[in-house]
Amino acid sequence: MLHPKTTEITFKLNNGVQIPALGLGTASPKERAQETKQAVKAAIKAGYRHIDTAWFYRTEPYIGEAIKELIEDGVIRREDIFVTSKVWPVYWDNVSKSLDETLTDLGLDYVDLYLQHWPLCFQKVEDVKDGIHGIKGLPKKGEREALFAENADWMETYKQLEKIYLDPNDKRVRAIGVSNFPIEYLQRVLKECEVKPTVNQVEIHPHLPQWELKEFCAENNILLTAYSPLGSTGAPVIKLPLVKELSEKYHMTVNDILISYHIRKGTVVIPRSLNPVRIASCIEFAPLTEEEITLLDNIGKKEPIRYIDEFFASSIPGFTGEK
Ligand SMILES: NC(=O)C1=CN([C@@H]2O[C@H](COP(=O)(O)OP(=O)(O)OC[C@H]3O[C@@H](n4cnc5c(N)ncnc54)[C@H](OP(=O)(O)O)[C@@H]3O)[C@@H](O)[C@H]2O)C=CC1
Ligand SMILES: O=C1O[C@H](CO)[C@@H](O)[C@@H]1O
Repeated sequence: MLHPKTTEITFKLNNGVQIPALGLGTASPKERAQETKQAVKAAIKAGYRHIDTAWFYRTEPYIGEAIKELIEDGVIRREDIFVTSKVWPVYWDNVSKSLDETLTDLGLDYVDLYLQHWPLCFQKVEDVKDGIHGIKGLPKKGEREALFAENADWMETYKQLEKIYLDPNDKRVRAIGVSNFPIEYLQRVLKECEVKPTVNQVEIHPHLPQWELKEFCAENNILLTAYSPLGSTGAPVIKLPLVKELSEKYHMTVNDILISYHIRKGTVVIPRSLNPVRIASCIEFAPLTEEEITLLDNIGKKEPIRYIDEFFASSIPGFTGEK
Protein backbone atom coordinates (compact mmCIF):
# COMPACT_ATOMS: atom_id res chain seq x y z
CA MET A 1 0.00 0.00 0.00
CA LEU A 2 1.28 3.44 -0.92
CA HIS A 3 1.53 6.02 1.85
CA PRO A 4 1.92 9.78 1.57
CA LYS A 5 5.16 11.36 2.69
CA THR A 6 4.96 12.74 6.22
CA THR A 7 5.44 16.21 4.72
CA GLU A 8 2.11 15.80 2.89
CA ILE A 9 -0.07 14.96 5.91
CA THR A 10 -2.13 17.70 7.57
CA PHE A 11 -4.42 17.92 10.62
CA LYS A 12 -7.30 20.34 11.26
CA LEU A 13 -7.10 22.76 14.20
CA ASN A 14 -10.25 23.41 16.27
CA ASN A 15 -10.74 26.73 14.42
CA GLY A 16 -10.69 25.03 11.00
CA VAL A 17 -7.13 25.97 10.00
CA GLN A 18 -5.06 23.12 8.51
CA ILE A 19 -1.66 22.41 10.08
CA PRO A 20 1.03 20.28 8.41
CA ALA A 21 1.76 17.30 10.67
CA LEU A 22 5.53 17.56 10.24
CA GLY A 23 7.37 20.79 10.97
CA LEU A 24 11.05 21.69 11.14
CA GLY A 25 12.23 22.65 14.65
CA THR A 26 14.59 25.62 14.74
CA ALA A 27 15.86 25.95 18.33
CA SER A 28 19.37 25.80 16.87
CA PRO A 29 22.39 26.10 19.17
CA LYS A 30 23.15 29.83 19.55
CA GLU A 31 26.57 29.57 17.86
CA ARG A 32 24.99 27.84 14.83
CA ALA A 33 21.84 30.01 14.57
CA GLN A 34 22.77 31.35 11.11
CA GLU A 35 22.84 27.80 9.70
CA THR A 36 19.09 27.72 10.23
CA LYS A 37 18.67 29.54 6.90
CA GLN A 38 20.09 26.68 4.83
CA ALA A 39 18.18 24.14 6.96
CA VAL A 40 14.87 25.88 6.25
CA LYS A 41 15.65 26.09 2.52
CA ALA A 42 16.58 22.38 2.46
CA ALA A 43 13.42 21.47 4.35
CA ILE A 44 11.06 23.43 2.09
CA LYS A 45 12.75 22.06 -1.02
CA ALA A 46 12.32 18.53 0.42
CA GLY A 47 8.58 19.17 0.85
CA TYR A 48 8.25 20.43 4.45
CA ARG A 49 5.56 23.09 4.76
CA HIS A 50 5.75 23.91 8.49
CA ILE A 51 8.48 25.75 10.39
CA ASP A 52 8.45 25.99 14.19
CA THR A 53 10.26 28.92 15.75
CA ALA A 54 10.12 31.35 18.70
CA TRP A 55 11.22 34.83 19.71
CA PHE A 56 13.62 33.15 22.15
CA TYR A 57 15.51 31.08 19.55
CA ARG A 58 17.18 34.04 17.76
CA THR A 59 16.61 32.13 14.50
CA GLU A 60 13.69 34.17 13.19
CA PRO A 61 15.85 36.53 11.06
CA TYR A 62 17.50 33.53 9.31
CA ILE A 63 14.14 31.85 8.75
CA GLY A 64 12.90 35.15 7.32
CA GLU A 65 15.81 35.29 4.86
CA ALA A 66 15.15 31.71 3.77
CA ILE A 67 11.43 32.31 3.22
CA LYS A 68 12.09 35.54 1.30
CA GLU A 69 14.53 33.81 -1.08
CA LEU A 70 12.24 30.80 -1.56
CA ILE A 71 9.36 33.11 -2.46
CA GLU A 72 11.54 35.21 -4.77
CA ASP A 73 12.78 32.05 -6.50
CA GLY A 74 9.20 30.87 -7.04
CA VAL A 75 9.60 27.74 -4.87
CA ILE A 76 6.68 28.66 -2.58
CA ARG A 77 4.11 31.36 -1.97
CA ARG A 78 3.61 32.68 1.57
CA GLU A 79 0.27 30.89 1.83
CA ASP A 80 1.89 27.52 1.04
CA ILE A 81 3.75 27.39 4.34
CA PHE A 82 2.72 27.27 7.98
CA VAL A 83 4.84 29.25 10.44
CA THR A 84 4.52 28.78 14.20
CA SER A 85 6.12 31.21 16.65
CA LYS A 86 5.88 31.80 20.40
CA VAL A 87 5.85 34.61 22.92
CA TRP A 88 8.52 34.17 25.61
CA PRO A 89 7.75 34.86 29.33
CA VAL A 90 9.67 38.18 29.34
CA TYR A 91 6.87 39.53 27.17
CA TRP A 92 4.13 38.03 29.34
CA ASP A 93 2.42 41.44 29.57
CA ASN A 94 3.17 42.78 26.08
CA VAL A 95 2.34 40.09 23.58
CA SER A 96 1.63 42.57 20.80
CA LYS A 97 5.19 43.94 20.96
CA SER A 98 6.72 40.48 20.94
CA LEU A 99 4.58 39.52 17.97
CA ASP A 100 5.66 42.63 16.07
CA GLU A 101 9.33 41.82 16.74
CA THR A 102 8.79 38.27 15.52
CA LEU A 103 6.98 39.42 12.37
CA THR A 104 9.68 41.99 11.60
CA ASP A 105 12.42 39.37 12.00
CA LEU A 106 10.53 36.84 9.91
CA GLY A 107 9.67 39.48 7.29
CA LEU A 108 6.04 38.33 7.41
CA ASP A 109 2.66 40.01 7.91
CA TYR A 110 1.24 37.12 9.92
CA VAL A 111 2.13 33.85 11.62
CA ASP A 112 -0.13 30.84 11.19
CA LEU A 113 0.05 29.82 14.84
CA TYR A 114 1.17 31.86 17.83
CA LEU A 115 1.79 30.14 21.15
CA GLN A 116 2.32 31.15 24.75
CA HIS A 117 5.77 29.54 25.14
CA TRP A 118 5.54 28.83 28.92
CA PRO A 119 2.95 29.56 31.64
CA LEU A 120 5.53 31.78 33.39
CA CYS A 121 6.25 35.51 33.75
CA PHE A 122 9.84 36.78 33.76
CA GLN A 123 11.12 40.25 34.66
CA LYS A 124 12.27 42.47 31.79
CA VAL A 125 15.97 43.15 32.23
CA GLU A 126 17.73 45.29 29.63
CA ASP A 127 20.76 43.81 27.95
CA VAL A 128 22.29 45.74 25.07
CA LYS A 129 25.17 43.32 24.49
CA ASP A 130 23.67 39.85 24.38
CA GLY A 131 19.94 40.41 24.65
CA ILE A 132 17.25 39.59 22.13
CA HIS A 133 15.89 42.95 20.99
CA GLY A 134 17.75 44.48 23.96
CA ILE A 135 16.13 42.28 26.62
CA LYS A 136 17.67 39.35 28.48
CA GLY A 137 15.88 36.19 27.37
CA LEU A 138 16.61 34.47 30.65
CA PRO A 139 16.91 37.04 33.45
CA LYS A 140 18.69 35.33 36.35
CA LYS A 141 19.91 35.83 39.88
CA GLY A 142 23.05 33.67 40.02
CA GLU A 143 23.34 30.61 37.81
CA ARG A 144 20.06 28.75 38.25
CA GLU A 145 17.51 31.17 39.69
CA ALA A 146 15.20 32.90 37.24
CA LEU A 147 13.93 36.41 37.95
CA PHE A 148 10.15 36.11 37.91
CA ALA A 149 7.92 39.17 37.56
CA GLU A 150 6.18 40.05 40.83
CA ASN A 151 2.39 39.90 41.15
CA ALA A 152 2.14 38.51 37.65
CA ASP A 153 -0.27 35.89 36.32
CA TRP A 154 0.59 33.74 33.30
CA MET A 155 -3.10 33.90 32.31
CA GLU A 156 -2.56 37.54 31.32
CA THR A 157 -0.45 36.35 28.37
CA TYR A 158 -3.15 34.03 27.07
CA LYS A 159 -5.76 36.76 27.47
CA GLN A 160 -3.60 39.08 25.34
CA LEU A 161 -3.20 36.38 22.69
CA GLU A 162 -6.95 35.95 22.71
CA LYS A 163 -7.51 39.70 22.26
CA ILE A 164 -5.24 39.80 19.22
CA TYR A 165 -6.94 36.74 17.72
CA LEU A 166 -10.45 38.11 18.31
CA ASP A 167 -9.79 41.61 16.94
CA PRO A 168 -11.34 41.58 13.44
CA ASN A 169 -8.93 44.32 12.33
CA ASP A 170 -5.84 42.45 13.51
CA LYS A 171 -4.68 39.85 10.97
CA ARG A 172 -1.34 38.97 12.59
CA VAL A 173 -2.27 35.44 13.78
CA ARG A 174 -4.43 32.71 12.19
CA ALA A 175 -4.58 30.56 15.32
CA ILE A 176 -3.42 30.70 18.94
CA GLY A 177 -2.31 28.10 21.44
CA VAL A 178 -0.06 27.24 24.34
CA SER A 179 3.08 25.29 25.14
CA ASN A 180 4.27 23.46 28.23
CA PHE A 181 0.77 23.53 29.79
CA PRO A 182 -0.16 20.63 32.10
CA ILE A 183 -3.80 19.50 32.45
CA GLU A 184 -4.48 21.73 35.51
CA TYR A 185 -3.41 24.84 33.60
CA LEU A 186 -5.45 23.92 30.51
CA GLN A 187 -8.50 23.47 32.76
CA ARG A 188 -8.04 27.02 34.02
CA VAL A 189 -7.73 28.38 30.47
CA LEU A 190 -10.87 26.53 29.39
CA LYS A 191 -12.73 27.98 32.38
CA GLU A 192 -11.57 31.58 32.15
CA CYS A 193 -11.07 32.19 28.43
CA GLU A 194 -13.25 32.60 25.39
CA VAL A 195 -10.96 31.07 22.80
CA LYS A 196 -9.90 27.48 23.26
CA PRO A 197 -6.18 26.94 22.52
CA THR A 198 -5.82 25.11 19.19
CA VAL A 199 -2.55 23.48 20.20
CA ASN A 200 -0.53 22.54 23.27
CA GLN A 201 3.14 22.07 22.33
CA VAL A 202 4.92 19.79 24.81
CA GLU A 203 7.78 17.30 25.01
CA ILE A 204 6.61 13.88 23.75
CA HIS A 205 8.47 10.75 22.60
CA PRO A 206 8.52 7.10 23.67
CA HIS A 207 10.43 8.03 26.85
CA LEU A 208 7.69 10.56 27.72
CA PRO A 209 4.43 9.51 26.02
CA GLN A 210 2.22 11.98 27.98
CA TRP A 211 -0.83 9.73 27.57
CA GLU A 212 -2.98 11.46 30.24
CA LEU A 213 -2.38 14.85 28.65
CA LYS A 214 -3.08 13.31 25.23
CA GLU A 215 -6.42 11.98 26.49
CA PHE A 216 -7.40 15.32 28.03
CA CYS A 217 -6.46 17.25 24.89
CA ALA A 218 -8.33 14.80 22.64
CA GLU A 219 -11.48 15.20 24.80
CA ASN A 220 -11.20 18.98 24.49
CA ASN A 221 -10.27 19.14 20.81
CA ILE A 222 -6.81 20.57 21.46
CA LEU A 223 -4.09 19.23 19.18
CA LEU A 224 -0.78 18.18 20.70
CA THR A 225 2.54 19.08 19.08
CA ALA A 226 5.51 16.94 20.09
CA TYR A 227 8.67 18.91 20.74
CA SER A 228 12.11 17.34 21.24
CA PRO A 229 10.79 14.16 19.55
CA LEU A 230 14.31 12.74 19.39
CA GLY A 231 15.17 13.71 22.97
CA SER A 232 16.89 16.96 21.89
CA THR A 233 20.65 17.41 21.36
CA GLY A 234 22.36 14.04 20.88
CA ALA A 235 19.04 12.46 19.84
CA PRO A 236 19.03 9.86 22.68
CA VAL A 237 15.59 8.45 21.75
CA ILE A 238 16.87 7.07 18.42
CA LYS A 239 19.04 4.66 20.42
CA LEU A 240 16.07 2.67 21.75
CA PRO A 241 16.42 -0.95 20.52
CA LEU A 242 12.72 -1.07 19.54
CA VAL A 243 13.11 2.02 17.34
CA LYS A 244 16.09 0.38 15.59
CA GLU A 245 14.11 -2.85 15.18
CA LEU A 246 11.18 -0.99 13.60
CA SER A 247 13.47 0.93 11.27
CA GLU A 248 14.78 -2.42 9.99
CA LYS A 249 11.27 -3.85 9.67
CA TYR A 250 9.96 -0.87 7.67
CA HIS A 251 13.26 -0.17 5.83
CA MET A 252 13.19 3.42 7.02
CA THR A 253 15.40 5.67 9.13
CA VAL A 254 15.06 5.74 12.92
CA ASN A 255 13.95 9.36 12.52
CA ASP A 256 11.12 8.22 10.19
CA ILE A 257 9.96 5.76 12.85
CA LEU A 258 9.88 8.41 15.58
CA ILE A 259 8.15 10.96 13.34
CA SER A 260 5.55 8.39 12.19
CA TYR A 261 4.90 7.35 15.82
CA HIS A 262 3.47 10.84 16.49
CA ILE A 263 1.63 11.27 13.22
CA ARG A 264 -0.06 7.87 13.63
CA LYS A 265 -1.33 9.15 17.01
CA GLY A 266 -2.66 12.37 15.51
CA THR A 267 0.11 14.51 17.00
CA VAL A 268 2.07 17.20 15.12
CA VAL A 269 5.84 16.66 15.34
CA ILE A 270 8.68 19.16 14.92
CA PRO A 271 12.15 17.53 14.83
CA ARG A 272 15.15 19.84 14.49
CA SER A 273 18.09 19.30 12.19
CA LEU A 274 20.72 21.52 10.60
CA ASN A 275 21.83 18.69 8.34
CA PRO A 276 20.24 19.05 4.86
CA VAL A 277 20.87 15.39 3.97
CA ARG A 278 19.14 14.25 7.16
CA ILE A 279 16.27 16.68 6.65
CA ALA A 280 15.55 15.33 3.17
CA SER A 281 15.95 11.68 4.16
CA CYS A 282 13.42 11.62 7.02
CA ILE A 283 10.07 12.08 5.30
CA GLU A 284 8.79 8.51 4.88
CA PHE A 285 5.62 7.50 6.73
CA ALA A 286 5.81 4.17 8.57
CA PRO A 287 2.33 2.63 9.07
CA LEU A 288 3.13 1.44 12.61
CA THR A 289 0.57 -0.97 14.06
CA GLU A 290 -1.47 -0.24 17.21
CA GLU A 291 0.60 -2.88 18.95
CA GLU A 292 3.90 -1.26 17.95
CA ILE A 293 2.66 2.12 19.17
CA THR A 294 1.63 0.59 22.50
CA LEU A 295 5.05 -1.03 22.85
CA LEU A 296 6.73 2.33 22.21
CA ASP A 297 4.39 4.09 24.71
CA ASN A 298 5.08 1.46 27.34
CA ILE A 299 8.77 2.38 27.42
CA GLY A 300 8.02 5.77 28.97
CA LYS A 301 5.00 4.62 30.97
CA LYS A 302 7.39 2.39 32.91
CA GLU A 303 10.36 4.72 33.12
CA PRO A 304 9.64 8.29 32.01
CA ILE A 305 12.51 10.59 31.02
CA ARG A 306 11.98 14.32 30.47
CA TYR A 307 14.89 15.81 28.54
CA ILE A 308 13.74 19.46 28.61
CA ASP A 309 13.35 20.04 32.34
CA GLU A 310 14.45 23.67 32.55
CA PHE A 311 15.59 25.06 35.90
CA PHE A 312 13.09 27.90 35.57
CA ALA A 313 10.12 25.53 35.13
CA SER A 314 10.00 23.82 38.54
CA SER A 315 6.74 25.57 39.51
CA ILE A 316 4.87 23.84 36.66
CA PRO A 317 3.34 20.45 37.57
CA GLY A 318 5.27 17.63 35.87
CA PHE A 319 8.57 19.53 35.76
CA THR A 320 11.29 19.22 38.41
CA GLY A 321 13.57 21.99 37.13
CA GLU A 322 16.56 19.73 37.64
CA LYS A 323 18.15 20.00 34.16
N1 LIG B 1 7.86 24.75 23.18
C1 LIG B 1 8.99 24.47 23.79
O1 LIG B 1 9.20 24.81 24.97
C2 LIG B 1 10.05 23.74 23.05
C3 LIG B 1 9.99 23.63 21.69
N2 LIG B 1 10.97 22.97 20.99
C4 LIG B 1 10.82 22.89 19.51
O2 LIG B 1 10.98 21.52 19.12
C5 LIG B 1 12.05 21.40 18.20
C6 LIG B 1 12.72 20.04 18.29
O3 LIG B 1 13.24 19.79 19.57
P1 LIG B 1 14.82 19.87 19.91
O4 LIG B 1 14.93 19.93 21.37
O5 LIG B 1 15.42 20.95 19.11
O6 LIG B 1 15.43 18.50 19.47
P2 LIG B 1 15.11 17.16 18.67
O7 LIG B 1 14.56 16.16 19.62
O8 LIG B 1 14.40 17.44 17.43
O9 LIG B 1 16.61 16.69 18.34
C7 LIG B 1 17.44 17.48 17.53
C8 LIG B 1 18.87 17.00 17.56
O10 LIG B 1 18.96 15.64 17.13
C9 LIG B 1 20.01 15.53 16.20
N3 LIG B 1 19.70 14.39 15.33
C10 LIG B 1 18.61 14.22 14.56
N4 LIG B 1 18.65 13.03 13.95
C11 LIG B 1 19.79 12.43 14.32
C12 LIG B 1 20.40 11.19 14.01
N5 LIG B 1 19.80 10.29 13.19
N6 LIG B 1 21.59 10.90 14.56
C13 LIG B 1 22.18 11.79 15.39
N7 LIG B 1 21.67 12.98 15.73
C14 LIG B 1 20.48 13.30 15.20
C15 LIG B 1 20.03 16.85 15.48
O11 LIG B 1 21.32 17.07 14.94
P3 LIG B 1 21.57 17.50 13.40
O12 LIG B 1 21.35 18.97 13.35
O13 LIG B 1 22.98 17.10 13.19
O14 LIG B 1 20.62 16.72 12.54
C16 LIG B 1 19.75 17.81 16.63
O15 LIG B 1 20.93 18.11 17.34
C17 LIG B 1 12.92 22.60 18.56
O16 LIG B 1 13.92 22.84 17.60
C18 LIG B 1 11.89 23.67 18.77
O17 LIG B 1 11.44 24.14 17.52
C19 LIG B 1 11.99 22.36 21.65
C20 LIG B 1 12.11 22.45 23.03
C21 LIG B 1 11.14 23.15 23.83
O1 LIG C 1 11.66 26.10 23.14
C1 LIG C 1 12.57 26.01 23.92
O2 LIG C 1 13.78 25.59 23.66
C2 LIG C 1 14.52 25.60 24.87
C3 LIG C 1 15.37 24.40 24.99
O3 LIG C 1 15.79 23.89 23.78
C4 LIG C 1 13.51 25.65 25.95
O4 LIG C 1 13.92 26.37 27.04
C5 LIG C 1 12.43 26.36 25.32
O5 LIG C 1 11.21 26.07 25.84
